[in-house]
Amino acid sequence: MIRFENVGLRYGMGPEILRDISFHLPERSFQFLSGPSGAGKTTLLRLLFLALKPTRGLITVFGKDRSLITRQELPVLRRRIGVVYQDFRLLDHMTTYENVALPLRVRGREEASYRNDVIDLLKWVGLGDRMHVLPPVLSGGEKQRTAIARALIEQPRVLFADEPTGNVDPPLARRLLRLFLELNRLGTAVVIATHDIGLMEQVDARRMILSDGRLEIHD
Ligand SMILES: Nc1ncnc2c1ncn2[C@@H]1O[C@H](COP(=O)(O)OP(=O)(O)OP(=O)(O)O)[C@@H](O)[C@H]1O
Repeated sequence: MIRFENVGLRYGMGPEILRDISFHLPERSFQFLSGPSGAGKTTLLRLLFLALKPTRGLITVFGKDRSLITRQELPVLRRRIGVVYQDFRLLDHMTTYENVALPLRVRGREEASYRNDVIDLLKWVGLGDRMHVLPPVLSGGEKQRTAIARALIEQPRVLFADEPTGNVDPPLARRLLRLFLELNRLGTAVVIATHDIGLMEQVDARRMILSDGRLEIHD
C-alpha cells in the first residue's frame, strides 16, 4: 500500500534526519513506530501522510510514485489517509459533531447525507453523549477520541496516530488501543507512533524502531 525505498530526509540545509529508510506498509496491517525523542518519528509520519517530500529515495503511495503526485491529486489521496495529530488540532468554536463532520462539509457534502455516519462514529468512539459540546470543555481523552473520529470519517485505508496515548491515563490508553485494534480488525491499516513501552507490550504487533535516523523492523 505504501512503500519506502532508500528514503532520506533533511530539513533545508540541515543534517539528514532520516537515512536509507526502506519498508512496506501492507493493507490491513497494524504496527507501532517507536524510538527515542527526536529520532524522527513525526518526520516519518509526515512523509507517510504526504505532508513532506523525501529529499532522496522513492516513496510509492497506493501504487503512485510520490514525486509524480500533483498538487491537484493530493486531496484525493489524502482522503484515504487518516491522521490523529499529537495536539489534536480541533477547532474550539465547533462542537465535537461539527469537528468530526468538517472534512465532509469542506468537500461540499449535504449534511443529510452524512449526519447519521457522524453520529454513529461518535457513538463508536464513546462520545455519543458529548456531541454538542465544544472542545475546551472536553477532557484530554475525549479530545483524543474526537480527533480519532474526525480522522476516520472518510473511512481511510490507513490511520496514523502520533502519540495517541501521550496525555491519557493507563486505563484510557488501553481503551484507545482497543479502539485502534477494532478499527484494524475492520480492515484499516494502523500505525501508532509512541514512546509508551507498556502500550506496545499489550499487543503482539510489528514494531518499527527509529534510532539515529535509521529504521529497524521487528515483525
Ligand atoms: N520543520 C523542521 N525544521 C528543521 N528541523 C526539524 C523540523 N522538524 C523536526 N526537525 C528536527 O528533526 C529531528 C526529528 O524530529 P521529529 O519531531 O521528527 O522527532 P520525534 O521522534 O517525533 O520526536 P518526539 O518523540 O520528541 O516527538 C529533530 O532533531 C528536530 O529538531
